[in-house]
Amino acid sequence: MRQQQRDILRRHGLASSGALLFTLLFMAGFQLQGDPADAAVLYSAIAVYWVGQALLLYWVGSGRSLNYQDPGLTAFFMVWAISFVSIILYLCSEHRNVVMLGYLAVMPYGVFRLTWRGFLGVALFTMASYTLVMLVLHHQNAGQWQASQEALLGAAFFISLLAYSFLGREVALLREAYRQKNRELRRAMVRIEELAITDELTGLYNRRYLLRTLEKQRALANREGLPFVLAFVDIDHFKQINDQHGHRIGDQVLVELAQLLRLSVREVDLAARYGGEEFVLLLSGLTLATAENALNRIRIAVMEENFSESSLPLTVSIGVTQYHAGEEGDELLNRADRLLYEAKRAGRNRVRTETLEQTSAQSS
Ligand SMILES: Nc1nc2c(ncn2[C@@H]2O[C@H](COP(=O)(O)OP(=O)(O)OP(=O)(O)O)[C@@H](O)[C@H]2O)c(=O)[nH]1
Repeated sequence: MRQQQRDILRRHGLASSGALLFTLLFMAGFQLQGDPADAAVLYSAIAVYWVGQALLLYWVGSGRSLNYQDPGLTAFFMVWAISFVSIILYLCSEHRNVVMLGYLAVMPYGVFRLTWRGFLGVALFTMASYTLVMLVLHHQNAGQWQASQEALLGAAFFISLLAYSFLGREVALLREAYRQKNRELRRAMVRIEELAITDELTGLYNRRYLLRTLEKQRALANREGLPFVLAFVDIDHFKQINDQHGHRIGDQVLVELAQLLRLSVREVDLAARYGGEEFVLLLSGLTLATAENALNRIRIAVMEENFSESSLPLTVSIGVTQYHAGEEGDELLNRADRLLYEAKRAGRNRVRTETLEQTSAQSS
């Protein structure tokens, strides 16, 4: 059972306890001064009320109402209880001062849950039910009624309902302000999370996110045998671009290359800025041969492109290697970095590939 559902049931449990106490009070009042001829009607009304209450509780408890705007069905519970109080008011009219407290006991229930309009609707329903019962009673006992006293009582009742309505409105406004603040807080949290994993200049994922993803990929590879390769992509002679054209153009080159890399990999892959002019691509589910072809295509795409407002030609060197089950992330990163260094040494603008087997063969 979800927490929200548990909270709703706890609230309804408390409200039902209050309703039970009032039911006992009404029964005691009826015993004291009610007309025994009405006993069957009273007990039928009590039975109908509690059957309805149990059905509403069942509906809420079953979770069927969780998609509704108000999953607690507050307005239904309130209208049902107010209808019950109105019938009791009719049957125990001698004790109407006490019975009317039943109406007022129902109202706080909606203050924290209903919208302002919903609350006003329930308040109007209460006033209408009360007025109807009083008109019927007056019609039946016209001679014995003191109109001025009844009018005073009615006015006090309406004023109390009005006060509740204003309270309901204030609480509804507070709740809306609170919700708004929550929404803003959630947006801010999402933004902070984005910033924590994004490279500020290029908008690519940063090294922190890369390392986190690398751990997930390793777990997948170790558990499910899903292969992946890791490539270091580094701009050739980037220092010259900075020196000859300035840092601003250097930045533009980085941003545009990042964009090209992002668009060159599939959704399941990851492009990240590792630092400076060095990028890392994590390619999931690929063999080394397929990855090498894909990375060569990226290398050629970079060669064929002009970068920044100065339309500068660019080349990249790439070191790429495959993950082997059980090895540490650092081992993989160091191997790819070493391959990148070899690609640079071999003349740049090339992809250098090596498998773990080749590494082992070399070192033995
Ligand atoms: N514009 C700009 N330059 C950066 C940034 N980060 C690092 N750099 C520059 O990148 C250059 C890297 O130079 P090197 O490490 O010598 O590498 P290189 O010139 O690309 O030479 P090779 O890698 O050997 O081909 C340095 O000049 C750094 O200042 C950045 O965010 N923006």
